[in-house]
Amino acid sequence: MGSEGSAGQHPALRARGLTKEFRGFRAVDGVDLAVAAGSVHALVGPNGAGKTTLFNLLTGFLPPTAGRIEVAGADLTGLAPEGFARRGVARSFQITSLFGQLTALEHVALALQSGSSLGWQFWRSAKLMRRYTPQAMALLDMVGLADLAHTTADALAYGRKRALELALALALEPSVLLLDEPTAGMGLEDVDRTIALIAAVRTGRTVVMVEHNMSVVGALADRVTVLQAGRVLVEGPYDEVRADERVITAYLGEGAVRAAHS
Ligand SMILES: Nc1ncnc2c1ncn2[C@@H]1O[C@H](COP(=O)(O)OP(=O)(O)OP(=O)(O)O)[C@@H](O)[C@H]1O
Repeated sequence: MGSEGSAGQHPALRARGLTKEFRGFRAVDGVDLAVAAGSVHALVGPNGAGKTTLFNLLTGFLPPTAGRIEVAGADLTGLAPEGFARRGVARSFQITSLFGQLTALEHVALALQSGSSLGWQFWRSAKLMRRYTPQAMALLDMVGLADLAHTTADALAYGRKRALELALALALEPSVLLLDEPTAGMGLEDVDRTIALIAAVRTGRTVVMVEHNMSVVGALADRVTVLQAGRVLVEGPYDEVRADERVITAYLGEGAVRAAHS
């Protein structure tokens, strides 16, 4: 991280003309995005708009066909996910990346010792656990999993697994945290809990989230970028975006206009 002064001059995360083609099809088409440091920025849009592809570009999981990605002013274009993680950009991982037989505590300890959720050293030792247990417990406490520290990932309910994913991302101490549909598939209670959790962990960091649930976006996002057919349709504060005719029309196709009006 740069000093407060130098980082403050730049958006925490910036895309310039970001483009991804799959065999000539532009899933992301010249996207410009500036995420202010300390903000929560939501990426929304109808199915197939390019949200997941953009998310993968912004975390180094896909190389762009064209364009640039900057983190606090540094050009990271072309780096692998590890390079993004080293510059303080982390994403929450999906449940598929959890190891069923490891406890929640072991997961977080491993993430802490690896410095990255990628390329985990696949071993457990008493020494490792002793060294990282206090920090891991603090993270589990933060995401509401302290009581389930010794429960294996397999035995955690869906919402608790998603909380564990978030703890793994937080173990990397990211300055920019990217969340891929953090409330997808959750019941109301877990959605409320996740909103509170994100509101807590945003302190001192920048959050970018892909989210379909407009009430979650409304509760958390300072700014919203609406994508359609790989391009930015509208960008602005939530209240402006939700009332924008172009956005309502973009959602009409999939019958989600009620979400825009509710
Ligand atoms: N690996 C790929 N190869 C070819 N086409 C792809 C690939 N990944 C995505 N696409 C296409 O790019 C477009 C954007 O997909 P993407 O998954 O980014 O959209 P999305 O906004 O995340 O959609 P959803 O809300 O349904 O998850 C879609 O038309 C999709 O079929």
